[in-house]
Amino acid sequence: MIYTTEIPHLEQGVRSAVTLGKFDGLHRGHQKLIHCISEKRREDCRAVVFTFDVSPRSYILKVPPKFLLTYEERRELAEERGVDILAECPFTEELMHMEPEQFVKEYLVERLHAEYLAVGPDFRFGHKREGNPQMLQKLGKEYGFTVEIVEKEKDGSRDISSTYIREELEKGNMEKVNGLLGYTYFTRGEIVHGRQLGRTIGVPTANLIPPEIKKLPPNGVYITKSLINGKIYEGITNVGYKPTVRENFLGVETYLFCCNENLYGQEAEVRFYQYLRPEKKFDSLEDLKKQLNQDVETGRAFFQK
Ligand SMILES: Cc1cc2nc3c(=O)[nH]c(=O)nc-3n(C[C@H](O)[C@H](O)[C@H](O)COP(=O)(O)O)c2cc1C
Ligand SMILES: Nc1ncnc2c1ncn2[C@@H]1O[C@H](COP(=O)(O)OP(=O)(O)OP(=O)(O)O)[C@@H](O)[C@H]1O
Repeated sequence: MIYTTEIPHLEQGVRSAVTLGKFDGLHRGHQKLIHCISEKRREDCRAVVFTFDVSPRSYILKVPPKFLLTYEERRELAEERGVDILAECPFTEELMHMEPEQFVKEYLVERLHAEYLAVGPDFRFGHKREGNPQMLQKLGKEYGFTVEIVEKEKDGSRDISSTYIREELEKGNMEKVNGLLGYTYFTRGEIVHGRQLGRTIGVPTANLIPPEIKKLPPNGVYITKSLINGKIYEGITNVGYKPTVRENFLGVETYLFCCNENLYGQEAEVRFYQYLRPEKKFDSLEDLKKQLNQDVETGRAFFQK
């Protein structure tokens, strides 16, 4: 897959099937659109996801951005789903103020040689969000591309959207989040040294510091699986600041049920299955240990089901 932060310019004779939007999370609705464009792939037709990097704008607004997928994760998932080109274009003033027709002509027609577009019915683009799917269909007749308006993938009566998933993630409702995404929510990072107190209470842990940009579920304890070095380990994970020992950074710390290997320096992917309880400040490490033993039992029972 080609990944670019510029508007791609395809060579003469090569066409494209394009989908457009923010695509945070690559949820089931996004996957439906990606399926539509990947079905159009040919020797001379590329499947293109055209998305925007909104971080410059977020920085202007001084809101530190948090996403369901980091840019690297999104690239990987897009590639797995058959995308040929992922264009992450900075959401600049120019792009924000571009008239819809100019966007279609200059970007989709002259640079991407689009022959097919797949968009949801609520897709909006261009200056004041005036561009919509019907306008795309009209312009398609003029410029020689077809537009498929793809029906929304739903959860009951509600459309699946990144906003909906963020709301559920903020509640720690991992079963719902995973159902809407079509994969298990995860975060990744390198396993680093903690204070190594865990082993003194019989609970050695793998600590990782999640990427700044990654949106995490609420601080608390979760049933998880960790992918490390190609192997899957069941376990329980604490997300937070460990108030009992007062850590000063947000960590993702996992007790792996069946693992006594040295994992420092390895990359781990922690997948969240179920929320168990909020993070608590205990009066002593002994009290924490009692609670952890209960959490381990609940976690093991979950996987035995
Ligand atoms: C599953 C799990 C649940 C935890 N729950 C809490 C908690 O509720 N409160 C807390 O202060 N620390 C909690 N911790 C963090 C412990 O305080 C931490 O593992 C221990 O102090 C060892 O830290 P270290 O790896 O930095 O040595 C939890 C850790 C794990 C793995
Ligand atoms: N549930 C869905 N089913 C089908 N297409 C969808 C669905 N959700 C979004 N799309 C389409 O996917 C493209 C990218 O969507 P985008 O990421 O901008 O929307 P979103 O997931 O609704 O995000 P947000 O909640 O931030 O508005 C758009 O064309 C949009 O219409």
